[in-house]
Amino acid sequence: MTVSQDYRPPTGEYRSFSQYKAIEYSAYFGTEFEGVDLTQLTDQQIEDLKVILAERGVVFFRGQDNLVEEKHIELGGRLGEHHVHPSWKGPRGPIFVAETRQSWANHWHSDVSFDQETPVKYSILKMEQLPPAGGDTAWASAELAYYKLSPSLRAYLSTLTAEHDSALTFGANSSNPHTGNDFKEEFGKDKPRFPRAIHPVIRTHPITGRQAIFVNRGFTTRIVELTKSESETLLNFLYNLIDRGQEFSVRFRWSLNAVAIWDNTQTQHKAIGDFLPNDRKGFRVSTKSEKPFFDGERKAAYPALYETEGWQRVLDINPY
Ligand SMILES: O=C(O)CCC(=O)C(=O)O
Ligand SMILES: [Fe+2]
Repeated sequence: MTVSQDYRPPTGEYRSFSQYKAIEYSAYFGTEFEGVDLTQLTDQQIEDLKVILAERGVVFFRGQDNLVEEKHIELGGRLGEHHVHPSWKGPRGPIFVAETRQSWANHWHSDVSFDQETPVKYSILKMEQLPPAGGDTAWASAELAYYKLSPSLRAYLSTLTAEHDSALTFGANSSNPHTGNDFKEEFGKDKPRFPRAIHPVIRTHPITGRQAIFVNRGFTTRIVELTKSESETLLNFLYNLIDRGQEFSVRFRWSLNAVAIWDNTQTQHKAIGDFLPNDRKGFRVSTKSEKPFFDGERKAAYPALYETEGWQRVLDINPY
């Protein structure tokens, strides 16, 4: 897989989204657009959205009352080929119910990273039931996290691969919130075991050519080339890097029918489980990505925001 050669970063200028008011959630990551109706995007806006997602990681749109189930599915289909969650065999096609009374989304993760060929690329999550308080979702840039590391460690990490196993999150005690069935049974029905995959530890973004950490606490079990103890130590080091990265993470306070769209190539996210015992319910449509790959040769045509002097100064005051 080669990366796209015609990439031009929006660097704050949001192409066909420039007509909308943009609220930056942090300097380097996460943007909310006001006044967009996601059912009315032009083909140009769909293409630009992919580039904006490559650059900003996650984008938010409030008040998407028009994005009813069928439009939600249609929007997914415009961004890519639908990815159907392997545990999901229900009647709602590619809609995945992301209801988080359970603990399955409470660890940082990249969606369905345990899929060997086509993990999730874009996820479109719409929140349709809110708790009276709490229930935010957090996103972090696994790309900015990567660029906090020393060049030596980056180079070493790029030689490694890791195993991702759905059993880690969907194992013994997790039940599918929609069907109430045990995930283990659902995965087990026609599969010999929970799905798992081996992917490069550092993943290249096909649009920007930039690198990101592609191991996550939710699904990654081990680094293949290392001993158990080395693997645990290095994985924990990387998980803690993501955990402590307030300078490259954002937190979204949901409102009814708000929508978040994110690019799972270079971001991770987690539900913040502070709203129990109340309910919260969201629906997610996702698309398939390319098979994760590492390409160390590609240099981005234009510097990203984090390659600027500003990001260097952010690094100086946020060492890891
Ligand atoms: O419920 C949330 O806040 C996040 C759920 C989630 O991880 C997902 O929809 O992919
Ligand atoms: Fe998720």
